[in-house]
Amino acid sequence: MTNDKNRVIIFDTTLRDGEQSPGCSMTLNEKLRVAEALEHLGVDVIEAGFAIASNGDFDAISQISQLLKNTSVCSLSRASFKDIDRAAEALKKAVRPRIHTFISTSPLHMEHKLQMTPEEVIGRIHDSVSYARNLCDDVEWSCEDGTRTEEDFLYRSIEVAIKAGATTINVPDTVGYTTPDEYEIMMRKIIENVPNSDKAIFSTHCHNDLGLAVANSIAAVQGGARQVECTINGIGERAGNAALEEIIMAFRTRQDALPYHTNIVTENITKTSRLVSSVTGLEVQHNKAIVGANAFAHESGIHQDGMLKNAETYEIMTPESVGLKKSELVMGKHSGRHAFKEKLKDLGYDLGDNEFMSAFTRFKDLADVKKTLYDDDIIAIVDEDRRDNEHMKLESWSFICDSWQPSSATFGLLVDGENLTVSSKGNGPVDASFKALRTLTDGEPHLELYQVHAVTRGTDAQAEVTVRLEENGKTVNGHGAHVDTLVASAKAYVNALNKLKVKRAKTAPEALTL
Ligand SMILES: CC(=O)SCCNC(=O)CCNC(=O)[C@H](O)C(C)(C)COP(=O)(O)OP(=O)(O)OC[C@H]1O[C@@H](n2cnc3c(N)ncnc32)[C@H](O)[C@@H]1OP(=O)(O)O
Ligand SMILES: CC(C)C(=O)C(=O)O
Ligand SMILES: [Mg+2]
Repeated sequence: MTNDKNRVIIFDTTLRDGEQSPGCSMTLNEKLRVAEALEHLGVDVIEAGFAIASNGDFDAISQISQLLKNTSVCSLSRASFKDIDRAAEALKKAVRPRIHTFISTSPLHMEHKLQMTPEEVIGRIHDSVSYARNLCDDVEWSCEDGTRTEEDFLYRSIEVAIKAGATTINVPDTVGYTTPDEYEIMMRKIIENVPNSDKAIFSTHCHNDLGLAVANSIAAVQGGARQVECTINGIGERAGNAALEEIIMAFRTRQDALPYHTNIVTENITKTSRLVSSVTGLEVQHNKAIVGANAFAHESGIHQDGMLKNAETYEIMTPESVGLKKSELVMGKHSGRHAFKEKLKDLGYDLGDNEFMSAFTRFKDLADVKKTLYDDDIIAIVDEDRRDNEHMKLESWSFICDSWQPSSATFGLLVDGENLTVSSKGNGPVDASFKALRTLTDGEPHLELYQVHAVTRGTDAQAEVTVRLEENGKTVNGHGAHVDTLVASAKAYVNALNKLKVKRAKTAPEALTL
């Protein structure tokens, strides 16, 4: 497939080993969409399924074979003639068909699972590989549980497979048992010791039981493997397979240490990952490398400040390189002034120093009680802050609302620089609040509208309250926002009273009474 000594073939098994993740079965149509996306991503080989497993798998392999123009399409098969026949039949229309046949070589698997002697297994390797090779020029053979196989027997098995016509030799770490050093040495020694090893491409297939799948795959490449088997988002049996996107971005980002290259169009990684996640229903964990929601998101002030000055301070690859538009500066309790200022700029605000500091203080206070701060939360903070530069300002509050006594509300206010306390009972805490606050005015405001809505999502969302007051034909709308709906309601009422005072003053300055 390639003569370049550092070119690594990417064999994607999302549709076969990936689909072996519990609950990840895909429909025919979904498999076709994923196969097309994988071709656009630039993978070299797509393992489309296990033809003998079911009629559905057979149809998927067969239709993917017809659909794809460039990519090799592969079917898995046991070391059995009927499996291989079924695989060959499914791949009939593929431009580049590959039959992948496997058998276990570890003592544990041979004795307990296959219940075959090592000699019987050797005979099966020869028979299955040569049978497959008669049907297809491109034959891959895997020694299942290769990393727990005795060294001499492993070499002998591989020698037999190559002699029988295997063009790719895959040495799977089926149960995710090996370590990077061990696997690299194993790969190197196989290539050095097996006769005719230059006639085949060596391949790695790692599982993630110890979280080492990607590290092991890269180590195997350093040991001489030139095919990597992997899946999108690392899905696969048990803890999954090596994640394609992590291996590829390690190669791209660390060319100095890992001078390997592939055909992958990295800019297509994010959309392929999202497609696989949506068709399998398997959500990608937020802190997953490369494709997790937080992979290019920064919340801490020091990091955000660094990012704003030079993104390379905290990002070793660009979001664009994996197909994302830009990094995200997430506003939260760890954010600092630089990021807050940038966020305000994005939202169209240009605040003076005092106004900025006041909004920042409020933002920090809100972030202490609310997990996620959305843009609307920040807009509400600034608007709220602007409202507070008013003649009457709510400073403190207390509500009683239980089943043993009438509800009551008490407020501390600053009215033109003077501290005042007002209090009232009522039919529920909102009614008590409005009655208490109404004592601050000599006028007769009439409540026309009381409306509450959540600014953002979640039970800790800020409530935004609108209060409409009418007095002598003059109507004002007051607004208030707070994580506590009762406080937001009181703020809205005070804001409406402030506006009413301005309106009264405009028409009859002498009658200004509050
Ligand atoms: C490490 C891996 O990922 S291997 C791939 C695993 N994937 C799958 O198993 C998914 C698809 N599998 C299936 O649909 C089914 O298991 C089938 C169609 C392959 C076989 O189904 P069944 O005939 O009902 O057999 P079952 O799955 O119960 O048992 C597996 C049989 O295959 C044998 N077997 C397992 N691996 C191999 C092999 N590589 N070569 C030959 N025989 C094998 C087992 O010893 C067992 O044989 P037995 O029936 O003589 O005891
Ligand atoms: C069939 C083989 C390649 C496999 O998936 C494994 O050993 O993990
Ligand atoms: Mg596997």
